[in-house]
Amino acid sequence: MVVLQAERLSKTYGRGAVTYQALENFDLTVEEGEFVGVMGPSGSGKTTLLNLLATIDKPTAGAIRVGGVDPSRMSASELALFRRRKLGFIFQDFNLLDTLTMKENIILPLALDKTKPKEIERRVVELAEMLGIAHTLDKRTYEVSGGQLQRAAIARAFIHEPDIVLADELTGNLDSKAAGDVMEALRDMNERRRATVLMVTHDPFAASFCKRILFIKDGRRFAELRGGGGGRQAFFQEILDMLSVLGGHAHDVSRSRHP
Ligand SMILES: Nc1ncnc2c1ncn2[C@@H]1O[C@H](COP(=O)(O)OP(=O)(O)OP(=O)(O)O)[C@@H](O)[C@H]1O
Repeated sequence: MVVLQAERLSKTYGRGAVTYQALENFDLTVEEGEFVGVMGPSGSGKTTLLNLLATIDKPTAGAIRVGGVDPSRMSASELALFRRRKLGFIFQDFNLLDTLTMKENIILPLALDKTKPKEIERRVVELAEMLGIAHTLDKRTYEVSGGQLQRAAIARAFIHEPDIVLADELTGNLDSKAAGDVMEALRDMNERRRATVLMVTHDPFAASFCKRILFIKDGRRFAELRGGGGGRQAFFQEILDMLSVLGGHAHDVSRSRHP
């Protein structure tokens, strides 16, 4: 089943004589249960694409459908509800509230819906156990590690069972060990719960956990890689090779993590 479809998506910033086409005729289909990465040089249009898919920004041309629904036809209030129910988000800087415990942060997306307390408890315990943060649930955000914070953010992104989770550089603020823990957690969510994930990343190590990677250059699709039978180490090498073909990689690949 197709969860997300983008057709001939284009985005031009500015108007009049000063315009910049950040995305051009971009097609994308994500099936249920896929784990897709988006990579590309700095300025290639990754954030633009993510903002359009997240319905935070509107395309200049083209169409998006999430679960068969076109969000561009919605009113502002319908769109807010759509985003809250159908999408989950994971950010580079975690976006958790310091004043709340880990558990309170995780259940936040359910706070506005009428989910029964017993059901909330069931979901939070199940997710926390899967993500290895059950022992941190009553702690405040400043009492836990970055990797644990990001795993709480993953739990929060999934607790309302969205159609798709969109992640932006989720390992960007983590050391190698924590990045590995977070990516393993996300892979488990994908493999054990058939969760659908699309993540933008500069990090070839993080990308090597994906099943499919789209490479974007100058706002257009450049190439696609699929993780196959060769294992993650081989996929990591394929990603590095593709990035060197792609060129213009602003972030130093030689400094990047290794599997
Ligand atoms: N609001 C804006 N107004 C004008 N130009 C913009 C705007 N936002 C982005 N751009 C331009 O569009 C292009 C694509 O930007 P985008 O942020 O999508 O790239 P990116 O691939 O996410 O880059 P990075 O990896 O550095 O985050 C860039 O050239 C950028 O300068």
